[in-house]
Amino acid sequence: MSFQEFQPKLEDKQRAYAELAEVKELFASRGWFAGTSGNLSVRVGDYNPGSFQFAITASGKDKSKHTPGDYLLVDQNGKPCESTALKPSAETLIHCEIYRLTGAGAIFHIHSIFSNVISEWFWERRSVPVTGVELIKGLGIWEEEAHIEIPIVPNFADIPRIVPEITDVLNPRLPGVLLRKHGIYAWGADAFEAKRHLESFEFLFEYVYRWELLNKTRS
Ligand SMILES: CSC[C@@H](O)[C@@H](O)C(=O)COP(=O)(O)O
Ligand SMILES: [Zn+2]
Repeated sequence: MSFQEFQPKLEDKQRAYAELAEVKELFASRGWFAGTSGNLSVRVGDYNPGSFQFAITASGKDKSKHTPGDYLLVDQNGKPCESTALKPSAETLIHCEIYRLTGAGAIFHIHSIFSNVISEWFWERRSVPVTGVELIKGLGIWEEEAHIEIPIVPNFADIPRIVPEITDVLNPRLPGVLLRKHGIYAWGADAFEAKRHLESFEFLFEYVYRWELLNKTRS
């Protein structure tokens, strides 16, 4: 199919780029994009499991800076929808799979210390357990004393190998997955919700980290 058949409305693309720029600047100010790590995407236009498009950060950019080449539009297979010299994020296939499985509107990925440490601490369990912490509600789970298990998948240098690991563990009730000693992927119906989910996960990782540490001081 030609690029022409994939073109979304210009205003939809511009809105997506503006949303990405806003989130990118905020997350960068929190130190969540160390060493060019992390990637962000926002879906553009309607969702159909076999055909959708999203705006995603270009690979290897300094995400604390704004440049004219920060984003590009790709299709459901991660291929650019327009002629460009930009390369989509190296982890674009992970975004493709999460969109395909969830129909999400936005996906945010960061590398934080807490997500890295906690993913290794609970690696043998393959999930991070959290019970009754108020900010579980930030993930859209409102039951009393809710218990969640945040899945952890192995990290491989070969990104296509990570994709089926995510397919296997993705829980439609829980909008996130940890990559072992790598970082967190969180998603939502739109950029607002994906940001709320990512921030809630980060809070929970820090909570669990500190709680585990504090517990060790009990005699
Ligand atoms: C430079 S370390 C981070 C990368 O290996 C990767 O994990 C990452 O999150 C960013 O890759 P990118 O291709 O810029 O989207
Ligand atoms: Zn990454």
